[in-house]
This record gives sequence, C-alpha cells and structure tokens, in this order.
Amino acid sequence: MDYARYDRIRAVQWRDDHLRLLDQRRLPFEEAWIDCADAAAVAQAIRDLAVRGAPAIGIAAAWGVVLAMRRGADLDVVLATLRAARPTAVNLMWALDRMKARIAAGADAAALVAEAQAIQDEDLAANRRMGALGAALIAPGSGVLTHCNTGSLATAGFGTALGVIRAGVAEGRIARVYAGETRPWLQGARLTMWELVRDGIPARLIADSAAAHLMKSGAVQWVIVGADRIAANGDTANKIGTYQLAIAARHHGVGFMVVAPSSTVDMATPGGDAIEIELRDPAELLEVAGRRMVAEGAQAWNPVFDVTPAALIDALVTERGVIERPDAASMRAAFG
Ligand SMILES: CSC[C@H]1O[C@H](OP(=O)(O)O)[C@H](O)[C@@H]1O
Repeated sequence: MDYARYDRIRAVQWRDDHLRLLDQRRLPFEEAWIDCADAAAVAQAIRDLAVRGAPAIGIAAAWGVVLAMRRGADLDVVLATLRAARPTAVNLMWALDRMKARIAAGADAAALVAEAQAIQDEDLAANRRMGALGAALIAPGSGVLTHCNTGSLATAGFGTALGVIRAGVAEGRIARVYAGETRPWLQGARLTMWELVRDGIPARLIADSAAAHLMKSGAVQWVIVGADRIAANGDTANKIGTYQLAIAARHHGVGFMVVAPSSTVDMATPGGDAIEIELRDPAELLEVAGRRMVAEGAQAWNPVFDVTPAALIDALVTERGVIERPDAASMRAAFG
C-alpha cells in the first residue's frame, strides 16, 4: 500500500559538503535548520537533541564520519567523539561500526558517502516494511497509544512505531490515536503531534499520567512504542515512561508492541540490566520551555530511558518480521 502522503518529512539531509539537520528543539513552532560542516557539529547536535531518535542519530553520525574524512580529521578521534555523544541508543554505535569497517577496508571518500547513504536508505525501507508488518497485527476499529516520538523526525523517514500508526490509519485499521506528552522533553507533545497534524491524522494528546486511565477506559487496544536498544533476551530500552506503560497495558489486557529496525537490536548485550541509561541535566526536568517551574534549591533526577522486560512485550516488529512474546530463544533465532 502507498503511504507516500505520510512520508514527506526528512529531518536529516545530506547536502554534499554539509549535513542539514532540522533542529528538533525548536519544533513545533519554528522549522529551523542546522548546517553541520564537521563531525564536531554533528556530535554537538546529537548531544543537544537537535537531532534525536535512535535511527536518526546513527544516520547523522555516519554522515559526520564522511565530513571528517573530507576534512582530513583524525578518524579515530572523530569515531570516539561521535560514539560518546549519547550512551543508550545502539543505532549510534552500530552505524559508526559500519563506517569504521569501511574505513578499515580502505574505503575512499566516495565509498564512505555510499555507506552513509546506504544506512539512511536502508532505514527508510525498514520503516516502510515495519509499518506494513505492524499494521497487520491491528484489528480494524482499534485505538492506539504511542509514547515519545518515533516518526520521520526520529528516523530516515516514515518512522518506526509512528510508521505502524501511519500504515494502520492508511489501511483503515486504526480509528483512534493517542500520544503521550512524554515529559520532560515533550517529544510526544512537540514532535509526534506536529507530525500527525501535518499528516492530517486526528490524534489526541494525553498527559503521561493519564495513560493507565485511558487504557482502563477501553479506548485503546495497543500501546505502540519504539526502542533505543533491544538486548539479546528481548528486554528493551526506550524513552522514560515506557516501562510503566507496559505494566499498565498488561494489567488492562492492552497489547504492547515494540517497533524498531534490526539496527536497534544488540545481541552483545545479554539483558536489560546491562543497558546504560542516559542521565541528562536535571534542568530539563526543573524547567518547561526554559522557564523554571520548581523552587530554587530543589533538585531532580533525570533518567531519560527505562527498560521494559521482554515478558511484558506482546509483539516485537522489525523489518525482518514479527516476534510474538520475544525471549532469548526467539531473539537468537531471528538475530543470531
Ligand atoms: C525511533 S526513535 C527511538 C527512540 O528514541 C527516542 O529517544 P530520544 O528522543 O531521547 O532520542 C525515544 O526513546 C524513541 O522511542
């Protein structure tokens, strides 16, 4: 099925001698672009969440390596700097390992451009495939809840979990869409709602704290989320708040679907406890839109991911197929 009308946003754009990034800190009210001329600028954009989303940061980092090669920079230093930009999303390390392997094999600048372009093109193709695979699991007339932003802004385009929602709406399977605001950075409120409004897909924003109440109402049949790192036993790291959605979904008999390309699977990490959870500046929690909301002197703890155990996941959708109730055995069979 043609989803083209839902596939127009490209947040990461290679422009031959620089990388253009849609600055996601400025959305939804301003569409501002950052032109990165070197790898340091790309690393800073990743650290600052100007570009964010597991696949998108891997793609941006791959282009950062191309910029470094073009400028004759020390590639070992560049690879280490980009790798350290954020710790949880394995797509970053996966993309850099692919670029490093090409460099080790003697790739010239043109071959590195081809590799970065392949990483970006493969992600878009994977998202379209996952959209169809995930939508097929959703019975017509269903309601869905999603968390954070997993759309075109977080990927090469179309999205992972949001790609399934786009496909499900296009196929007439999804009747109601809800998006959680996703405190503290508000990826759901600021980014997912922006994407859905642009698509013309009716959706309702909910407070993160309203999710269990929504599930109790019977309005949603699936919670559909993305991932930043899926361990060898199926445990999945994703945006903070995902774990409690999975607990509430299981309690209310709502399906829990994780949608991520195979570049998010990390078979070298045995289980969720081994996944590093990024801690960000507490100021992101103490402020909203740069305005402090909490008494001076108050402190905050700001982990930005959590881990959902595989036992709470009903379906893991990758471009390779669907794994029902993932576990170590089914992960090994699918990803080796
Ligand atoms: C398809 S994006 C996957 C993942 O990345 C997001 O995190 P962040 O906005 O901090 O980069 C979120 O966890 C999404 O589910």
